[in-house]
Amino acid sequence: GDPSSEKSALLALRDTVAGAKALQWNPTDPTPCQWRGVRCQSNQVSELRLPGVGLSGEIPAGIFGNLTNLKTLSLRFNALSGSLPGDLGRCAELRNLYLQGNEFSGEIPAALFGLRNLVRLNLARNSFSGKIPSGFNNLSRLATLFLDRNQLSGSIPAIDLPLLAQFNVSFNRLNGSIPLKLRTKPVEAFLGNSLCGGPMGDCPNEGNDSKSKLSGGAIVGIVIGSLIGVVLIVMVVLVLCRKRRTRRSSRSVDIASVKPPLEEGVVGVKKEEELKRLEGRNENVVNVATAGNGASGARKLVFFANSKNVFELEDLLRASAEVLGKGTFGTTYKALLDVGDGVAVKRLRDVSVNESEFRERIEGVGSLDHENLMSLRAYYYSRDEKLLVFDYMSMGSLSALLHGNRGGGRTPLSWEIRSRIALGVARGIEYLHTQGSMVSHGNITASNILLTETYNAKVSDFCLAQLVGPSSNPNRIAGYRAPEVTDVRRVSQKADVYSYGVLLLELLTGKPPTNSLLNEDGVDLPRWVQSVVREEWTSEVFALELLRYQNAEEEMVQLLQLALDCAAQFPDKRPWMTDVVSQIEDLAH
Ligand SMILES: Nc1ncnc2c1ncn2[C@@H]1O[C@H](COP(=O)(O)OP(=O)(O)OP(=O)(O)O)[C@@H](O)[C@H]1O
Repeated sequence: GDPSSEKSALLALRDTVAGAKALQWNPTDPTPCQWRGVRCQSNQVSELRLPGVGLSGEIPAGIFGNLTNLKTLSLRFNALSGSLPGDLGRCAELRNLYLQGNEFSGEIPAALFGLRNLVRLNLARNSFSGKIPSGFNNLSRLATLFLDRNQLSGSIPAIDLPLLAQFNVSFNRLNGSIPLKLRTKPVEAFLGNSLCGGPMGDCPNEGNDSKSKLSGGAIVGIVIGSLIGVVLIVMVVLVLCRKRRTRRSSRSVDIASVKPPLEEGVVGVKKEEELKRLEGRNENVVNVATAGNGASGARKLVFFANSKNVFELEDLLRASAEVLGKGTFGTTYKALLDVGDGVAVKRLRDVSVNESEFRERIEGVGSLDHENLMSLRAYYYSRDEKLLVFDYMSMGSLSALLHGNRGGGRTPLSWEIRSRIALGVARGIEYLHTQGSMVSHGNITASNILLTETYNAKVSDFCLAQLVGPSSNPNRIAGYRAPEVTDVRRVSQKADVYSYGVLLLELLTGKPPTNSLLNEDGVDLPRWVQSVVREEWTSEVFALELLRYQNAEEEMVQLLQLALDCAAQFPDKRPWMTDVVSQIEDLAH
């Protein structure tokens, strides 16, 4: 009766069945619970997912009669045939029913219309025939209805479901006019039929009707309305132009004033005193290139072997710069050099280690080289100034892409991109962890995942926690921090795994872990997801933008499970990063 053991029994069942190459329904094992020898009471099973496992033949009667608590049933992409059994109607709790990609035939059974809780129904890619029943109107909670690629005929009934967001009846044998309430759906929803109206163009009769109606006073109305509109637009433009002109004349633009103030950042401040200030403090700075004659006294950046272009500190100081943001370890600027691409310069604050230790650690960081790590290109050290130089990533951080904190115009990340980012980040962290059992990232957050133009993930800000003083402990990373971490400078690899788990949950749910809504109730992202999953609303946790990737739902559920494993309360229960990488690689193929 314990729900968590039921849940794991169910997962075990799923794994057993998923591992099998081909399965037949076994009429002597009438319920799926007895089916593979897993003991669970069928009236407690709430989720049954058997996608693409080679099930074939007709579903015998009596399978669903006892599954009265079933909320999700997925039998998609098997070779099941015949008509749907009537006892499916007994699963009154069913929310999600995925039967696409089988060979089911016959009429859509009336039994479905008793499933008042259905939210998602996918019957696409089968051989259902006959008319589309108007009984769908009974399913008042329905948000997704996919009937495409069947042999349904006749006209579409007047379906009027207020919550229906996804609808598709394409590639059937339907004809006639599309009911009014469905005409707002996109053309793809209706292709491959003989339909008219809405996106499919006017119906022969209706078209003439509307034309003749327009010929009267409507035309006069439209003309007057348009004229008023044009006048209004012209007035607004005039007012805006005048405003702009007055603003321009009242404030002369001074680029320097836009730049960060002197004490905020050395970068981008093109002032002689500032150069001198740094010059005065210059202490035995070595350049890899000039090592040996380091006594030259020049202010040198130390470059690492992987650097694409080498420049002088002066170039950096002369460059125009903008503040990208303030983080745990200091402020990061974008600097545009005269030559080469832009760079990101991190000005470290509160460095607590001495110079030799700093150099030793930073040299270690600079020697790391992996496709999914943000390489450190150069650094600068003096008593008052510690700078780290990275390539500037114009796509910005995962946090900005997910939550759009850089203004509007963002495009939602597709499932494919999200899973690629998940794998890239995992590989980057795994590489770090293989450098030694004591090596950890220490600060995995979505703002520390930067992206290339091709959405290749680069993990940044690693191994810096050990350099800074204990005062740097802002709340912003609170949502990612493992419960056992008390000292941010000592973060274990298993604590990294926790943070990575939270990051995965963020990718899947689209919710930031530092969401004040979540935190108000003292609930963090892992606990929130757990509570939803426990209520068997698994599909409800995913970001809205991911709902259209129906075919990937199984992968999403598995990645969600992995995320929850990573974010386990106790470190011992969490997997190692290498396991995580191979699990995601298995998902992806
Ligand atoms: N190389 C880079 N290219 C482009 N943007 C960057 C780069 N490095 C950092 N940023 C962005 O600059 C901003 C500030 O970064 P910074 O690393 O200083 O703090 P953070 O990542 O926001 O916080 P924390 O250090 O606490 O993790 C962030 O939005 C980050 O995504």
